[in-house]
Amino acid sequence: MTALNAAVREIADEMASRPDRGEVADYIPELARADPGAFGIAVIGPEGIAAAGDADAPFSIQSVSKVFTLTLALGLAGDRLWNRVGREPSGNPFNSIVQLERERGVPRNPFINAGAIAVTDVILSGHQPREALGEILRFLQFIAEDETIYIDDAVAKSERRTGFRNAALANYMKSFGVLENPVDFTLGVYFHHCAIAMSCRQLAMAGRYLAHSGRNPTTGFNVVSPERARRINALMLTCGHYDGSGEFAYRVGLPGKSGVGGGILAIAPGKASIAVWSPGLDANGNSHLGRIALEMLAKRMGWSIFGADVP
Ligand SMILES: NC(=O)CC[C@H](N)C(=O)O
Repeated sequence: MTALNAAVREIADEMASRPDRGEVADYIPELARADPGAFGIAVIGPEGIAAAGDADAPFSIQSVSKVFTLTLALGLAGDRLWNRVGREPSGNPFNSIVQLERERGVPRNPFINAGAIAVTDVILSGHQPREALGEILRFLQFIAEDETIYIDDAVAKSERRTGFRNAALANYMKSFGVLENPVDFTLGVYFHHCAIAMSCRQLAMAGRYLAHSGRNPTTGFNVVSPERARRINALMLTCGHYDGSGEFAYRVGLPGKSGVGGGILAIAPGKASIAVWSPGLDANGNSHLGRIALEMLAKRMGWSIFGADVP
């Protein structure tokens, strides 16, 4: 067994037995059905894939989808995207509205809800909502090399019924001219891409281009340029965990993006694409055990981008 396999197995065993599991999100009612006892991990490293626990169980990727919509929007709009959304950490909860007023409807970064809604609006322009959503889903299926990835309609409907804050954020941005499309259309696509269901194994597969300078390491196909991959990683490090981003960088030391479904995609540049999932969240809405598992893994493998422990 490789060192990576051993680490992944031990981490999964420890996570399965820990009593502290965080709180499952319930503001989207359908997410409250998740089992707080679940834990999965999949790591695609230099020697192949190491997976353990519930690594093959699909979960709602929620805000992890924002990494992929950002990638698509940058492909469509290039640097013009940065006229519609900033690149600074927010220091506020993911669905905060106060900052938007101060900054005249231009969201701080593409990973808070307002920023991701603006990014979705860029992808939607020139398309019907159904086509735009198809583009996003097919992109994920392509980079993960898995056509079984799907949108969980029950989750999308549940969020549409209860997404009053996101509707407020979108309407507010619309009033400043930051959104081009009808608010309902943009929100519809946003709710549906948040409702994409993937397993840890599929998510780690999808993240490979970020670990390998924009390239799929098996096919050699370029998904984005090395510069773009670097920049997406920079945004994940500084903004990927909302107002828990500093703590995540401090403890884990890897670019990462979390979602309220309890998933985290983390990237060890040049080394590995990692997905963890445990539905219980901490106070910032990030997976409680997911973060702890990544901290253990990065330490054991010496993967922090800030350097390894000296043995
Ligand atoms: N942090 C998250 O994963 C939030 C995503 C969720 N769909 C929302 O808009 O509230």
